[in-house]
Amino acid sequence: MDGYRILKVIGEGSFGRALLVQPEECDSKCVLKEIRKKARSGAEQSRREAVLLARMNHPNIVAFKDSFEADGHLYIAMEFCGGGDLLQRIRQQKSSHFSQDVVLKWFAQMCSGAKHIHDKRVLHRDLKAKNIFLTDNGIVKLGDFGSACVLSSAQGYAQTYVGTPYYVSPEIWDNKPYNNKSDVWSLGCVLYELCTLRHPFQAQSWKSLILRVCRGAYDPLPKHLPYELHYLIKHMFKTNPRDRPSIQTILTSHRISRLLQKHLPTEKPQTARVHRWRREEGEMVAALMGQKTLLTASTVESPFGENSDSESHEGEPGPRRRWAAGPSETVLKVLRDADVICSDSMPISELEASSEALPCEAQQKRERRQWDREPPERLLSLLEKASLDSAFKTYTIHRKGEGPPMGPLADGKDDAVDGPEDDIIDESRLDPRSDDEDTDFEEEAHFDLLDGLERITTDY
Ligand SMILES: Nc1ncnc2c1ncn2[C@@H]1O[C@H](COP(=O)(O)OP(=O)(O)OP(=O)(O)O)[C@@H](O)[C@H]1O
Repeated sequence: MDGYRILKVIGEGSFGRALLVQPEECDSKCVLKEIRKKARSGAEQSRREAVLLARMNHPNIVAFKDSFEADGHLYIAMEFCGGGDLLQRIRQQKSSHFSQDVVLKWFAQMCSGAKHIHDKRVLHRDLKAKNIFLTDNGIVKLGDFGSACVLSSAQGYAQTYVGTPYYVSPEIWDNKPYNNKSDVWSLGCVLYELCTLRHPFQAQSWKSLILRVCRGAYDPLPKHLPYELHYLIKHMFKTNPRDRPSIQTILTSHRISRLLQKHLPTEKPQTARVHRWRREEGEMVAALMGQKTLLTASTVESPFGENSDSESHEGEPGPRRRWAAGPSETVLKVLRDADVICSDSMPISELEASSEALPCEAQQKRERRQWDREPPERLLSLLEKASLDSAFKTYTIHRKGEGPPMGPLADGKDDAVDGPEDDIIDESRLDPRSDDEDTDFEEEAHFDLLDGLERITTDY
């Protein structure tokens, strides 16, 4: 590893180490992620991360420095965030809450970074406190792009969804298309954690976790927090993604915007540019990332809203599928006999600590699991055995086959939640408003999770 002096090992990920290094040609230290080339999915994810990071250029995204191969390893050099990750930071608080100003400042910066990604039609797909970093100067940076994907306006379907169960939105559990609003849900989880030092959807079993997520059932924020934060959390946790605001809306026209804007550098409206990738560039990045197919970007009318520049959208698919608010009948039906345990709202420090008490090596070395379709009858018995600690890990969820949309919790029949909009009686859409037009892009594949759950139950 010429050109870098190793200072220390910062940590160990699923596929290799993260090293703090001093580059010979530069004053500032870097993080060097070292990935064993033999770990095939690890190498693939690192490649994706390098390709995407190299094309991001934003103060709230971890800066890419270099990537290379040496001694049977892949290396990605990136900016070092000396303040550690947000999860560590939250745990350090013990029970002392962050000030409102700190929460708003960090959240504004997260949104700013996320907006940059979404403007390029990239979904991060694994936003969580552990993947968000702080610099020594207290600047927030989004990191770990190993799960991200690029959406293009060309036809095509994704094969996977990647995410961490505690932060995964209801549409993923319910096998519905996902889009920019799925990242919004995950950011809502991080915001909630910053406000309360607790996970929003805490549970003592997988069944309970999934049910809570699908119902959007969380304990309200503490009363002392401003109305705007309560209002925002309520919207970010709308179970119907259409009703969630996009990051753009949160930053510009939501009730919270005024409080966030003062924490962001001012940009004059006429110079504020949307840094979108052109279609060709998006396709090129997707190809470099090794995405087998391009993901579909589709909305009812203009998929990219009014700011869609002059990009062409030939080959767009028809109107996208629609959601009903709340958990689908299928989820509720399959879980109706489940032993739903309300958690005692365990603080993050305890919940995560119990996860860490697992055999360390096994936890670190285990490769990301892949989830495939299986008959739904297995779900309940699998969930009986699964350890909830595993819900903090990142999973790859593979799509298999074509066929009708079938949720992981489906009983073999489509529960018709995606029927015509007029058939859906959904009063919550009016409360306070639907954000359908605010969906920039989405993905239409469907995923199943049972195989992953089975692996979990056999691993522990
Ligand atoms: N740019 C960075 N600055 C500071 N610390 C970092 C940076 N990137 C990663 N780390 C830290 O290095 C450690 C290893 O990170 P890495 O991303 O390799 O794996 P991980 O996130 O722990 O696990 P996984 O492989 O499941 O994503 C973590 O503790 C993480 O907080």
